[in-house]
Amino acid sequence: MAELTSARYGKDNIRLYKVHKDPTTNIQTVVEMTVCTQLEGAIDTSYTAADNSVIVATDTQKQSVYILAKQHPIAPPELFAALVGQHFVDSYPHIHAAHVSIVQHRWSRLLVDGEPHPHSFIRDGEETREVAAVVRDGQGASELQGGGAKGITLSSAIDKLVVLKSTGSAFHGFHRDEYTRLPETWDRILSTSVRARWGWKHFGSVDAVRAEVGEFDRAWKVAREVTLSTFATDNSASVQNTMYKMCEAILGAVGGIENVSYTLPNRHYFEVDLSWHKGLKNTGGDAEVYAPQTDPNGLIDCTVSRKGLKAKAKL
Ligand SMILES: O=c1[nH]c(=O)c2[nH]c(=O)[nH]c2[nH]1
Repeated sequence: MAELTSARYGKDNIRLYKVHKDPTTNIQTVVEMTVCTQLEGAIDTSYTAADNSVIVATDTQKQSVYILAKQHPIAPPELFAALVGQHFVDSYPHIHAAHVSIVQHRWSRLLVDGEPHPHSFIRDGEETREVAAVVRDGQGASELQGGGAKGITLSSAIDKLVVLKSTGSAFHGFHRDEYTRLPETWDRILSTSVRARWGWKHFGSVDAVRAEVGEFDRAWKVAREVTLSTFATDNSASVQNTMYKMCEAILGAVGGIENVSYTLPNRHYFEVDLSWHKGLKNTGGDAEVYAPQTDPNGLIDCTVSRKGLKAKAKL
């Protein structure tokens, strides 16, 4: 006998752009994002009995996102994601959970002759700002039907922030055995594409999210600045230790955050021995020309939680 044990559906890759035009200054501000919505609830029969009456069409979900974007600010993305999710659980009694994720793309204001331009922007890197929201009405009869505590779970992230330092990074003292070939180093190149994610305390309602609206942009700025300054200034003993310092600093600076996670690929740069050519010196202290590696790469993750929270969550 077969049984439906998990079901969720919606629209992915909803591309959305919104402009704000200030008539007094003629300054325009733009936001571009890609949204994904997925709904859970009493939708089992659409899968098991071809009952389409319970389906809020994925096209309807897309149209709803456009309409809500017209009616409300779409920045910060945390508030917009909460608002979109709340709309779905409020509008449809049989929908008990809405998952909304947003990837905000980078449009930085152009500087022309050193002055910020009123309506021109540059995509200065593929870095994104991301949000994942889950809004529950607390009515789901089971996990399959979107059951769970009423309210809003939010997490925010920075992704694809690519950085490199040409010195100030070491890696020595690591475990050695008969499988170890890597030499110890006191001076190496360190490069990574940062994914940093931070989880917020649980919010009871959209109003509770709105009450802290300034914190979302501040947390994003803090996370970005901590990531960049720690990366640059830490005399890194390892990727592991440097990322832990980043997590600690962000938790210390933003009270509403319960945990911080990093995912850091270690993008290796290999020395090239050129001594075969007329005795050219290009290793150790003489290394200048390196071969950047695409794969394989180290992949180093961690999550750091505020002390006591994990223990409390288990009670
Ligand atoms: O910072 C590092 N951490 C590791 O775990 C590791 N492993 C490795 O080969 N190089 C590095 N570098």
